[in-house]
Amino acid sequence: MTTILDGKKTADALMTALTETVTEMKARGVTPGLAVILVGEDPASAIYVRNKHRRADKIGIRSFTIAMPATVSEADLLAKIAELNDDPDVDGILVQLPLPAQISEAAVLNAIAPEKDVDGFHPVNVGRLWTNEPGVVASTPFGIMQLLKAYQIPVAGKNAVIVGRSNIVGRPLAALLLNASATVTMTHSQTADLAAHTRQADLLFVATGRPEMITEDMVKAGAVVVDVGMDRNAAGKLVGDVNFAEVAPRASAITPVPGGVGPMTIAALMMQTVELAKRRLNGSAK
Ligand SMILES: Nc1nc2c(c(=O)[nH]1)N[C@@H](CN(C=O)c1ccc(C(=O)N[C@@H](CCC(=O)O)C(=O)O)cc1)CN2
Repeated sequence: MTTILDGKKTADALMTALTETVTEMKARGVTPGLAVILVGEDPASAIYVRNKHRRADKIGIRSFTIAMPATVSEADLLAKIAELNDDPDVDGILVQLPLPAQISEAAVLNAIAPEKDVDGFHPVNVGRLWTNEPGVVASTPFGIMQLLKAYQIPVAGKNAVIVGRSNIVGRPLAALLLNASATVTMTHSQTADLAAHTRQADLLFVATGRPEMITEDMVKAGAVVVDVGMDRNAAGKLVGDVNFAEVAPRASAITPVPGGVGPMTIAALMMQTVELAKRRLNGSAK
């Protein structure tokens, strides 16, 4: 029987535990603070940001959005980040991606103070991750690791294959899996004979943005399949990068879309906001 890796249920359980932690922190005078910068009117980004605030409200994190027009200059955006870097009530800062074309994503992400970089995209935190030092990790890969842990899925010694090499998912996930002693293969759009690689996977992670591209013949029997995709198919239905109907019966465990990795991304963000705020309790914040 295939196990459905239920991200919504797992996220809810993690957030219940986190609520207790936040309550204790507040009693000691520290309310975790999360600042989200939303540039432009991308409808999907607006929904993700709203869901982040809903989750934060529910567990007692103080969160707020700074909405900026799509025409904002890079200089104005950087000035806002500098202000938040200096705000002692803000523990975590994130800039919702994607950004409009006139703004350099690298310049913006590098401007966030590494100790407030709750998305883990700053080069200092990326470096810490790849050298297996403590630091903040990108929310989606961190959430995936939490999901595997919740379902007690072993990682050490397993063949992990990642399809997709983005900075948000594929690359940080590779580092986390390596740090957890998996044997990691990264594949991408230029990989020759992709299926030859995916068929070797004990753990298969797919983050390509190509609807239902992973089919039954590309998956080893009994593999654990984690689908990071969120796409619309020709009929307008929300689907992942994995053809769920075909692949699920062949897998030992699989994430659904929606309700798999997505809710874990937001849970991971909350967990890391609280971790950053703990530094304030210990007196080590900037
Ligand atoms: N600064 C960042 N920008 C972006 C990130 C990120 O981690 N940091 N990730 C994505 C968007 N994202 C969070 O920001 C995100 C996307 C989707 C979900 C989610 O819960 N999806 C639901 C389905 C939602 C729907 O019905 O449309 C699910 O999978 O169940 C959460 C977070 C890009 N930008």
